[in-house]
Amino acid sequence: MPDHQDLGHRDLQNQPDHDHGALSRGDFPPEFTWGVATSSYQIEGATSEGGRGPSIWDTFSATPGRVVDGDNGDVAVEHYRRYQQDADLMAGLGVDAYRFSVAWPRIQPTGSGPVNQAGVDFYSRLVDALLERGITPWATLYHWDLPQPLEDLGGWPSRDTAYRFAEYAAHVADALGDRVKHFITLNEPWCSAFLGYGSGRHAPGRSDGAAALAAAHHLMLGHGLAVQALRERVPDAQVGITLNLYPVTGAHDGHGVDDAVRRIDGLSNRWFLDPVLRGAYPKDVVEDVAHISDLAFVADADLETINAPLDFLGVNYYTRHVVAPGAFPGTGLVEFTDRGLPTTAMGWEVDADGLFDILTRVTRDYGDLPLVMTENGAAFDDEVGADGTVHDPRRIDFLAGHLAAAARAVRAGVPLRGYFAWSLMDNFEWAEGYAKRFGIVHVDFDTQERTVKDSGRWYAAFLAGDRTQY
Ligand SMILES: N=[N+]=NCCCCNC(=O)[C@@H]1[C@H]2[C@H](O)[C@@H](O)[C@H](O)[C@@H](CO)[C@@H]12
Repeated sequence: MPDHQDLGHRDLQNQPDHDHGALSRGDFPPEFTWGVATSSYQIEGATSEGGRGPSIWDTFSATPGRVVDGDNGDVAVEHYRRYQQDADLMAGLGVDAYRFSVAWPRIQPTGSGPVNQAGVDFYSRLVDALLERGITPWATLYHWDLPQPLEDLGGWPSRDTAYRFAEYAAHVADALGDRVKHFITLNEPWCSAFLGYGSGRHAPGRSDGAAALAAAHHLMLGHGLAVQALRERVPDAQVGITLNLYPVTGAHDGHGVDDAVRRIDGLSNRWFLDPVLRGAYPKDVVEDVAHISDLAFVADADLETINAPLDFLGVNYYTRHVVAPGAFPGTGLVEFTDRGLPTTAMGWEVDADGLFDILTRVTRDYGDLPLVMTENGAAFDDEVGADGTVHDPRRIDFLAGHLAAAARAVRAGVPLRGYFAWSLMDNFEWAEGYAKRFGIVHVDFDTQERTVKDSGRWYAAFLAGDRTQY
């Protein structure tokens, strides 16, 4: 297992393995926050309305071959105009909170300069619609839709983008901070940096390892600067960042597996956890990437800025990484393998114990910072039946199993404070387009009709206090 210095945190009691039984909301602390999550580009549509400027995802999805079926977010699920209806859906589910993201290109169409009042007005109306229904708004400032003009000026590999992000955060704080008291600066900087600038699988579609490392740094620098901007303007706000984290396990116990685990745990988890929560890059991973970049972009005070005190860490959990040394020992190449477990429509193995493992690991290694599950969910190929219902038993099993793992983590001493199901409704699933459905509410993408799936009814019953089997 990766060698972490033990920061002497609470001894997390060992818990029995995945036990099956009954689960209810009562297995969590009474003040626990229950919600659903979405993001702007995935649901809003209206990409040319209300003064919105183009984002890198508008450009990327318009590039042939980048997104399945040539799908894009131009229409999405029309949340920009259907937000009242969708707020009613959330109220019907009985959620306490709604995690959405603010589209930077709606607030500043070119990524800098004066705000676009129509964009501010939309999110103000959305926040009021939530508050009217007793739903607490949680706002993510950046969920991947960078204004295209900033990409044209260098994008996240450029330090200036971090400064533009802090200015944008200040505008959002000024506009919504009187009613929004929960902010997430970034969603999954790992994806923004390594999929956007490393593999090119996500917008802006660049494949340049050194640029990806610079992007990761400037995303985290922007996070730290945005925390300062939020604290200055909304002193009573709860501020965090969301990281997609993975437990990493060796495929076997043969030669070289431990180093494969260390490498992937380093690049997937510690490359972001350590700067944000400890104020330093992990030394072993700095060595691993030295052949790609000397990190010359890191300025003296950066890590102190990045290590801004937080009120919570958002954790997105979907699956575990299982790794083995690559075919060429000594090259550092790593193979990702699977164990033949059931998989979701994304091909991700269903592994609820991985949620327990990653939550307890973060608390054990990084201390008692409150954690919030800002995303957890599964894609399955759902269909509306002749009777108008959507039976999605595998998604119910997924959610129940992961909530049971979350309850185990709470019993083990993890300071878990909330859970947001991904996602409220089927939406634009990035490079997969509309082919992958994560919603607990089904959307007919032709008619925009919303149909609460069995999993949505199950979640509503769970939130109402019903006990459920898992
Ligand atoms: N190569 N490769 N990729 C493997 C890693 C991809 C990880 N993707 C996520 O975590 C995204 C997160 C996102 O916030 C949300 O906007 C997405 O809809 C969900 C579902 O996909 C998850």
